[in-house]
Amino acid sequence: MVKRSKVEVAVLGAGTAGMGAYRAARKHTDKLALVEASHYGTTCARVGCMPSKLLIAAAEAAHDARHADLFGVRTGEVSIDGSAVLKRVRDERDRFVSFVLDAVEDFPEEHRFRGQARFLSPHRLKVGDDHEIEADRVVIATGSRPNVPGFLKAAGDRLVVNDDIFEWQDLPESVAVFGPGVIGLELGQALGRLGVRVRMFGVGGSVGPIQDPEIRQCALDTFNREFPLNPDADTRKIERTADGVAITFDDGERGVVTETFDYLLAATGRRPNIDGLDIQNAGLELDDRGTPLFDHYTLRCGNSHIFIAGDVNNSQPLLHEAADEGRIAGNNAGRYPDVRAGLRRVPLSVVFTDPQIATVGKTIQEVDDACRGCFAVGSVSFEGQGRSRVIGRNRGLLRVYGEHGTGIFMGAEMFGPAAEHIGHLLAWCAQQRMTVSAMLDMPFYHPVIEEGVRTALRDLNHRLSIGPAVVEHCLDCGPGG
Ligand SMILES: Cc1cc2nc3c(=O)[nH]c(=O)nc-3n(C[C@H](O)[C@H](O)[C@H](O)COP(=O)(O)OP(=O)(O)OC[C@H]3O[C@@H](n4cnc5c(N)ncnc54)[C@H](O)[C@@H]3O)c2cc1C
Ligand SMILES: NC(=O)c1ccc[n+]([C@@H]2O[C@H](COP(=O)([O-])OP(=O)(O)OC[C@H]3O[C@@H](n4cnc5c(N)ncnc54)[C@H](O)[C@@H]3O)[C@@H](O)[C@H]2O)c1
Repeated sequence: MVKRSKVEVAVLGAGTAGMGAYRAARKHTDKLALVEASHYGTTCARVGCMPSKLLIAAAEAAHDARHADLFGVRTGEVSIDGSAVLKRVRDERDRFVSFVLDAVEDFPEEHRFRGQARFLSPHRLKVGDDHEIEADRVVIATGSRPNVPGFLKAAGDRLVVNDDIFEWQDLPESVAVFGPGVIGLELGQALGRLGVRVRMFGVGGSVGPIQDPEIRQCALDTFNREFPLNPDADTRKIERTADGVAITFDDGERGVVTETFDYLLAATGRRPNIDGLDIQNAGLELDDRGTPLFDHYTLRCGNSHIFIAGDVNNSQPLLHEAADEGRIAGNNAGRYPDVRAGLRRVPLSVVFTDPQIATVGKTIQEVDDACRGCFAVGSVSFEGQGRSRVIGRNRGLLRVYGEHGTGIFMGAEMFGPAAEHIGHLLAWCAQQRMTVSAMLDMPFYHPVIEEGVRTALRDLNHRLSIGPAVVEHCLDCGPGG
């Protein structure tokens, strides 16, 4: 017998975006349904941001111990206890997940529905096999999942995705990483630093989210000093053998070679969870990938009563964006039809490799379009930068973009030390639409990595014909500024 419910707002998916949408909608109505098909706990806490950063923290500890020699500090041989590393990852991960589970438990039981949600019509949803919900408004917040190209499936039971790694009881001897995107770089480098033999295979030349060719080359050279990374690999064959996964590929000068790995990690992008929703019944206009067309500021799909937030809308699959979008979509679903534009922030992304990668504001191609070619680039290398050298992290490059005439700071890309922090400073300036000169009016302490940022901004202002040339080793910049 089918159970029926009627609500004002149904939120599909209890991840970061869905929980945010639920909370925002609840300020307007108590007739709510929050539908979850699988586990509570969110992708970020269970298999995403948090366990990956925990693994990276262990890798950094190993790396720092191995490189203490630089400072004359002898640690002896560093050994890695794989099962202890993974136990800490899981213990801490479970703690983060438990906070999410507590939050869900606090939601009234009558609001919580378990089961796969599907559209029967624009206002009717099926949840699992035995429940139907009629909803005045709907927020789709069903997230994304790993997208695994068919040819990788030849790795059979040795094919893994990010979710699987955190369940390992011990570290393997070797992993082939397909996809040098954000997940592949973060997890691949961490595994490498924990003693796993890693090789990365890409297609099309891309490296993480980097769009600036000079930053990309710098990152590629740096990573390749640590592990082999071919961003445009020519993979000939993948085969599950008795020993693991044999991968045959063209390795340039070495010719066509076969290397065997314990596992193949597919980090080849993520796909929105739209396909299980019977979205064709929702009466929405879809793009050529089957995602509903929606407004960036209201998250509303066309002129409908349906909103879409988080990874599922395939626009900016990052945690803070999912949280913002959930809040905006839930608020609008609650207040409908009085739909309002929400605050969208300047783009910011950070990749937790070492060196880290940060992208801020417009990409170099977007700056070129927006300024119709009238822009300049300032840069600094961290090789000789004072503070970076002091702490032995003097690798990488920062490139900052500004508009000719107005002198406005437009965006930046960085591969270098403390990029997670410098990315924030630059994003805050971009959101304030500051000029490069106004940024240079801010205080810079000494000796700090931000002095390198100042050098890049001075270089940019000079190239915009606003400021003087950067003085090499200038005293008032501080040594190595
Ligand atoms: C390994 C990894 C590392 C990451 N690291 C970072 C990071 O450091 N920083 C960062 O900003 N971002 C990071 N991200 C991205 C970030 O995790 C996501 O952007 C964010 O979690 C998306 O939240 P969401 O609410 O859209 O999706 P989710 O949290 O995935 O929630 C979607 C929910 O919908 C449910 N669902 C799916 N289909 C249905 C259905 N038909 N009916 C009902 N429920 C359904 C799912 O079970 C899930 O619970 C990382 C991601 C990964 C995979
Ligand atoms: N630090 C963070 O903020 C963080 C960390 C992890 C994930 N994320 C989010 O999760 C999203 C998904 O991450 P992702 O790394 O899966 O996707 P991605 O889009 O960043 O990278 C996918 C990579 O796989 C490559 N690729 C595609 N097909 C391939 C093939 N057949 N063989 C080899 N390589 C192939 C692509 O060229 C690309 O380099 C990211 O876009 C990001 O938004 C963020």
